[in-house]
Amino acid sequence: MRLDVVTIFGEYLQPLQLSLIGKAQAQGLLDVRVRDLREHTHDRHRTVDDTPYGGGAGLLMKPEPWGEALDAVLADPPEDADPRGPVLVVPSPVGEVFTQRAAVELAAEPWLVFACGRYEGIDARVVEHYRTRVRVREVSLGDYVLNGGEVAVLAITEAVARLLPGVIGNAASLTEESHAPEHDGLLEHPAYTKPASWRGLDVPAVLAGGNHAAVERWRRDEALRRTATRRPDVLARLDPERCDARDLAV
Ligand SMILES: N#Cc1c(-c2ccc3ccn(Cc4cccnc4)c3c2)n[nH]c1N
Repeated sequence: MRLDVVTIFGEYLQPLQLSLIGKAQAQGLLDVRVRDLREHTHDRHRTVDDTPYGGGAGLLMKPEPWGEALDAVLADPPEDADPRGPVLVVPSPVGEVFTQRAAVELAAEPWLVFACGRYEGIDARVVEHYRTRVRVREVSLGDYVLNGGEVAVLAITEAVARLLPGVIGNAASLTEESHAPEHDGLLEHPAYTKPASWRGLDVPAVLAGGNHAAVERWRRDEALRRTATRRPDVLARLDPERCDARDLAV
């Protein structure tokens, strides 16, 4: 997978050189290219922002540098690019909330381009223009306000890259995680390791009993219980077709 990131704060993306994502790049599973938006300015001050039409607090990012930068990215596609081009992912407080389902969808793409805004965001014409050329997804990490898109790119890149074959050593674990489609999107059950007793707290006996059917039942019950108390919105999306009578009794 090729990832292009356009930003004025390239150093924010340094963590992508670490750990599993860094290893995936070394293995050739991921090709991350960070482009400095300021390379696409032509004034002495390398200006990327200006005041908003109609007034209002703060500054907006000018469309011209974005147009030049994104055109340069699109002019250099990877060999395995989709005929429709990349998905342009634009982190934004007004975007669709990013979910595991979106991570799975993006992980199926050979090429993602991220546009990291700063200030009060990017001139709206940039997204409008590129919607006519590529698939655009404006995404939000959640209902709180960050100072820019770089943190979202780190989160989205990690969520997507870990789904790529070969990035996570034990791919089977991906299907047992919270929000995994194979897990009906439920939150994960509580997990325990040795010792069997710690500070007076014991591991649930069923988990050490060797009865795998009982363990699976306990785990499903705990996942349903956790989801019902912490994320009733997720439980509401549970497909009744995938529930048995015991599920509904929890
Ligand atoms: N993803 C995501 C986000 C962002 C986010 C993403 C990109 C930018 C570019 C600028 N700002 C600051 C800003 C401040 C106020 C109004 N509009 C924009 C961004 C915030 N905030 N919260 C999220 N979940």
